[in-house]
Amino acid sequence: MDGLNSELRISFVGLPGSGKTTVGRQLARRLRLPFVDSDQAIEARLGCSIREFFDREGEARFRDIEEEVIETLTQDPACVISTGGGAVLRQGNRAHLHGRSHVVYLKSTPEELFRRLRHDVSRPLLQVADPLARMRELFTIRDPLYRETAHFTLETGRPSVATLVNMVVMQLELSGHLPTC
Ligand SMILES: Nc1ncnc2c1ncn2[C@@H]1O[C@H](COP(=O)(O)OP(=O)(O)O)[C@@H](O)[C@H]1O
Ligand SMILES: O=C(O)C1=C[C@@H](OP(=O)(O)O)[C@@H](O)[C@H](O)C1
Ligand SMILES: [Mg+2]
Repeated sequence: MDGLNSELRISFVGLPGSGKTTVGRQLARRLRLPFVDSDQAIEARLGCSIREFFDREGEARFRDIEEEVIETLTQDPACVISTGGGAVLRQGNRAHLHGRSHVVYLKSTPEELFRRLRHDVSRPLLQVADPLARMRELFTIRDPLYRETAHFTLETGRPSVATLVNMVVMQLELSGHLPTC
């Protein structure tokens, strides 16, 4: 796609499993923009998995590093940024994401996300006796923060990844952030 604004940054926020990494990567491919996932940037910096780091150092230390990484990534030239589900917990991250990028909230029900992630062991916050109850709790706390941070929201329960990418492109065109083809 030609004629892109060199400052166009698009970020994804939402609960674990909502598709931030998957949809973000596909959108970047479609727009021929660099793709960065804040969790992958953190793992590269730490030299270990997020789950290992959580076990060793705890969540608060992880959030400090996440904040530093998001502060840097949101100053990159045009790119697509997928954040971790808890990035919106810090006010600084919410301000940087909202002020420096076009933010998409991928919204799903806790039940759908539980279904997607029930066999996944890489998300430390969900390694508990009742992951569905945990997901419901995360939804209650974070949904208002995702809404505050985002410029627009997409419901992700039914649409495929390809459809979601098309919906983001359409929204960027309608809001004047992408030239219409
Ligand atoms: N729209 C969708 N429909 C069906 N499955 C999806 C959709 N989006 C993501 N997934 C699947 O859900 C899982 C979690 O996706 P991921 O991109 O890692 O989420 P996040 O980065 O938000 O935690 C992956 O297995 C992915 O293939
Ligand atoms: O919800 C959270 O607090 C987290 C979500 C994870 O990213 P995903 O949303 O991509 O799973 C990762 O950043 C870390 O495990 C913490
Ligand atoms: Mg992810």
